[in-house]
Parts: sequence; C-alpha cells; structure tokens
Amino acid sequence: MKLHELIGYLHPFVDYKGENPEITSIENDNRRVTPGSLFICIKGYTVDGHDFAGSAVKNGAAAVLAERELPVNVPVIVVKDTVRAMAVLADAFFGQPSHKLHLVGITGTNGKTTTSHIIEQIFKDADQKTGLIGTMYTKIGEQIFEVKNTTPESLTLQKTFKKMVDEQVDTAVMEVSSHALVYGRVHGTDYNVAVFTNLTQDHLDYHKTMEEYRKAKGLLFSQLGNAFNHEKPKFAVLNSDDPASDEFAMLTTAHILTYGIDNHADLQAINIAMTASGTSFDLVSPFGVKKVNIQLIGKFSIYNVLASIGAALVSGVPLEAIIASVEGVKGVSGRFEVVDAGQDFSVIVDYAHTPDSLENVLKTIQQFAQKRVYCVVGCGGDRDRTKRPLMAKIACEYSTDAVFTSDNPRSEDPAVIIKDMEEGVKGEVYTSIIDRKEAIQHAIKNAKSGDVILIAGKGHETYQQIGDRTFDFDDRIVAREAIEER
Ligand SMILES: CC(=O)N[C@H]1[C@@H](OP(=O)(O)OP(=O)(O)OC[C@H]2O[C@@H](n3ccc(=O)[nH]c3=O)[C@H](O)[C@@H]2O)O[C@H](CO)[C@@H](O)[C@@H]1O[C@H](C)C(=O)N[C@@H](C)C(=O)N[C@H](CCC(=O)O)C(=O)O
Ligand SMILES: Nc1ncnc2c1ncn2[C@@H]1O[C@H](COP(=O)(O)OP(=O)(O)OP(=O)(O)O)[C@@H](O)[C@H]1O
Ligand SMILES: N[C@H](CCC[C@H](N)C(=O)O)C(=O)O
Ligand SMILES: [Mg+2]
Repeated sequence: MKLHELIGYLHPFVDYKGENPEITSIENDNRRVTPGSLFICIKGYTVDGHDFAGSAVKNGAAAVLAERELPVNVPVIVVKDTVRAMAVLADAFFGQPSHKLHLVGITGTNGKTTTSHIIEQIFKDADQKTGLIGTMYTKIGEQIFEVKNTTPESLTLQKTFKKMVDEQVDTAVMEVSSHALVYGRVHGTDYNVAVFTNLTQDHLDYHKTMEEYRKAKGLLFSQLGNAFNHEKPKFAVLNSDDPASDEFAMLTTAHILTYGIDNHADLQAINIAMTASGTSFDLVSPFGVKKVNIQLIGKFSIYNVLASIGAALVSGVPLEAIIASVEGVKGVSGRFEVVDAGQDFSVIVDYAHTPDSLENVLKTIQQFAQKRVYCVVGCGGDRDRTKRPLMAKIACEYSTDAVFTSDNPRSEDPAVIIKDMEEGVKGEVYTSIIDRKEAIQHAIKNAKSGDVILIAGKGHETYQQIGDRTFDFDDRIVAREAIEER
C-alpha cells in the first residue's frame, strides 16, 4: 500500500503531501523493521519508541509516524497520539480482517480463558475452523503461537486476524483484558459477540478504583457500536448475577442475551447437582428446559458454561449441538487441574490469582473435601498490592492449612509480598515458606489420606519470574515429583 493511501485513513487534519513510497509492513519495534516498513514510534512505560527511529531508518524504514518531528532522512508524519493512529493503520493495512471473521470477545475479571476455550470447542464441534487469542497462546486451527500479553497491541492483533482470515478461520474467540480496552489495543476490532463474565477485584494497581476498572470493562460493550447492522447483528452476552451487567446493557445497542443462576436470565441454570467429578443442571432457555451434565465442577464453572452457551447460541449454533459440546469439555490446562500420581490425597493446580477466584475454588473444594484442605498460595509482584491481604484472609478462612509462598515476585522482594499477605491474617495460624517448591513439598509431605491440596495462582504457567530472571517452574511437575519422593 502506498504511504498516501495509508495516511488517508488517519484523521483528516493530518496533512501529509510528501514522498509516497510503497509501504511493505508496519512495525513499532525497530528490530523488526525491514526495507519499506512504516515505523510507528510509541512512548512506552519502559522506553520511548521515538528514540529508535534513527535505527529503524538504518534498517530500511521508508517513513516514520511519530508524535513530534524527528531528525531522520525519510518522511515523518506527525500525529497527536501514535497508539490511536496505530490501531487505525493496522486495521486498514491488513484489510479490516476482523470484519471477515465471526468474532467473539470476552471480558471480565475471572473466567475469560476458560470460557474462550469452551467456546472454541463448541465451534470446532460445529465443524468450523477456529482461532483463539488469550492468556495461554494464540491458536489458529491447531497451530499454537506464544504470546506476551492476554490481549496483544493493535498491530499484532490485526496481523493475527489477517493470518486467521488467510487460513480460512470462520470464528475467532478472544480474551479482552481491561488493560487492552484502556490502551486501545482493540480499537477498530469488529466483534459480533461481546461476553461479560464477572467483575471483582484485580488490577487496582493500574485502574486505582473498582469504578475505573468497571468503566474499562464497559468499553467492550460501548465499542460494540451504535449502528444496527441487520445483516451482521451484534450481541452482548451478560451475566445477570453481576451488578455491572445493568450498566453494560445501557452502554450498548446490541441485542442482549443474559445468563445466570441466582437471578432470572434468558439462560438460567436451575436444579444444580454437584459431585466431585461433575455437575448437572437444568438449563432454562428460550428453546425450553434442557438437562445438562458437565464434567467441570464449581458454581463458577456453570457460569463459564452458560456464557459459552450464550455466545454460541447467538452465533447460530443449535442448542442441542452446543449442549453436546459443553458436556464433552474436560477442562482447561491449569484450571482446577488434578495431579494424580496414584496418591491417596487430592492435588489440584488452579490459576486462581484474585480474591474472588480463590474464594470460589476453595468453596468448591469444601463441597467435596472430607478431611484437611491445604492451600498453597502467593501473590504476584508488580501487581495489585491490595489483593494480597484479602487473598491471605480467604486462604485462612476456607482452608485448614494455609501455606503462603511466592507467585511471580518479579521486581519485588518476595518476603515483602508475603508480609503484605500476612497483614490480612493477624492472629491466624498459617505457614510461610518463600520458596514455592519447598512450600508445595511441605504440603505434600504433610498431607494424609483423603486430604486436598490446592496449589493456586500459577495454573498453566511453566515458569517463575524472580527479579528479571525467568526460571522453569511448573506447579504440576513440582507436585508430581514431590508425591513421587514421598
Ligand atoms: C504496562 C503494559 O501494558 N506494558 C505493555 C507495553 O510495554 P511498554 O510500554 O513497557 O513498552 P516499551 O518496552 O516501553 O516500548 C515502547 C515502544 O518502543 C519499542 N521498542 C522498544 C525497545 C527497543 O529496543 N526498540 C523498540 O522499538 C516497542 O516496540 C514499543 O513500541 O507494550 C508491550 C507491547 O505491546 C506489552 O507487551 C507490555 O505489556 C506488559 C508485558 C505487561 O505486563 N502488561 C500487563 C500489565 C497487561 O497488559 N496485562 C493484560 C491483562 C492480563 C490479564 O489480567 O489477563 C494483558 O492483556 O496482558
Ligand atoms: N466465572 C468465574 N468466576 C470466578 N472465578 C473463576 C471463574 N472462572 C474461573 N475462575 C477462577 O479463576 C481462575 C482463572 O480463570 P481463567 O484463567 O479462566 O480467568 P481469566 O479471566 O482468563 O484470568 P486472566 O485475567 O488472568 O487471564 C481459575 O483458575 C478459577 O480459579
Ligand atoms: N494476567 C494476570 C496473571 C497473574 C498470574 C499470577 N501468576 C501472577 O503472576 O501474578 C496478571 O498479569 O496480573
Ligand atoms: Mg486469561
């Protein structure tokens, strides 16, 4: 695409009439620039991309998009906000790929990864080629690509959509983090369905208040657009048991489908029966009442399944087929994953890293635990500090043996993180062991027949970040080895 055509997509007041080279790619990292690239300078949290413009030009950049004039010998187009402009250009350069996919976006504090995988399974079973973007990876069909963020920045995102279109993906499902919504990473993305899981405390280091956090999540719904697109109708799938849903309903002109357990909803689970190996419920739906037997446990799992049923239903998948698919779902890696090495006690690895998710998981365990419940848990460094005492309190309240340890301490002192946790449990009995491996070994050494050990916080993660180093660490492997050593 020629530079003039590309710039034509920007704000009409951006006045550029200079050279008109062919733009072969758009990059915001000088190290990825190749001859003919347009280099976009982004002021980041760590460094300022404007400082890399010279190097980008050396690598062959044909033009630079920046927030100020720069001393380089290729055209520099100046805009007020390069992050915003990047979303517009990425969408245009890759041919508006999100419009060519059936796209489901999921936001909420907990359950996004789980729900996205259940939805992916439903569409796969409906013989569609699927794409998935989220915390664990990006997936196109069965191909897996590593990711850094749950929701990538606009350039990577649109490039990924384009790849999905090229590979004939029918439906793509993606997690939309609150950070992404605030940073405009999904600006211009044309969703067909926006799903809300729930809103509870997390990320207050970034959003400061729950109100700001709620507003961030609401952006997914307000950005569903105001036009009634009768050929490609838009849908919001909302949790009727979460008070934030009323506000999100107001923010969108899309058709709304609600799901819930406690409050009346279009899709409501009633007569719930839970065992240690699964859950059954009656699904009240616009198409009558249907019996559903899932292999997942916990009330939170029912919410994830209901949200998934909703997203698939408004996408045109028949209800009977949807139910057959969700009944086949075995679970998602690192979410309530059982480690079974033949031991006579249960070990569960789960990604609960927020107060609400920890409480849900421990309450679920309480429903079938007959003896002691160990809870090995830590809190991530460089993240919301205010959730630390709350998570510690929940660990003590809903388990018999709380073991506080490190999660990913990142740049923080692990001992200080544990101190922050301990602030929430003054006068209670707990054990603190900084080394996560030792903490897991401690629980496993002490467990007796019939006990349950929950290892929370890192789920599918295969690493531990301490300082600026990343070590191999997988709760499931560490637990298995400790069991075998017993
Ligand atoms: C705070 C934050 O969101 N940071 C994101 C941001 O990084 P940054 O601002 O530090 O970027 P930077 O390193 O300063 O670079 C600025 C610019 O210079 C460029 N650069 C940089 C170095 C260089 O040598 N050359 C160069 O050109 C970079 O490409 C970039 O364009 O831009 C990066 C690239 O898009 C992101 O990967 C990074 O996410 C970091 C890893 C992060 O931890 N983000 C968290 C807070 C986050 O976004 N989490 C959410 C939610 C998680 C959940 O609850 O599920 C998520 O969606 O992941
Ligand atoms: N609907 C839910 N409500 C509350 N807690 C949930 C729900 N679903 C899952 N959880 C708990 O939250 C943990 C994380 O789930 P999941 O990875 O699906 O969430 P996420 O929203 O993708 O998280 P992240 O923001 O870190 O990517 C699970 O391991 C489980 O403990
Ligand atoms: N997406 C979440 C994941 C947290 C996982 C936990 N293991 C941690 O490192 O804090 C975050 O970045 O806050
Ligand atoms: Mg996730």
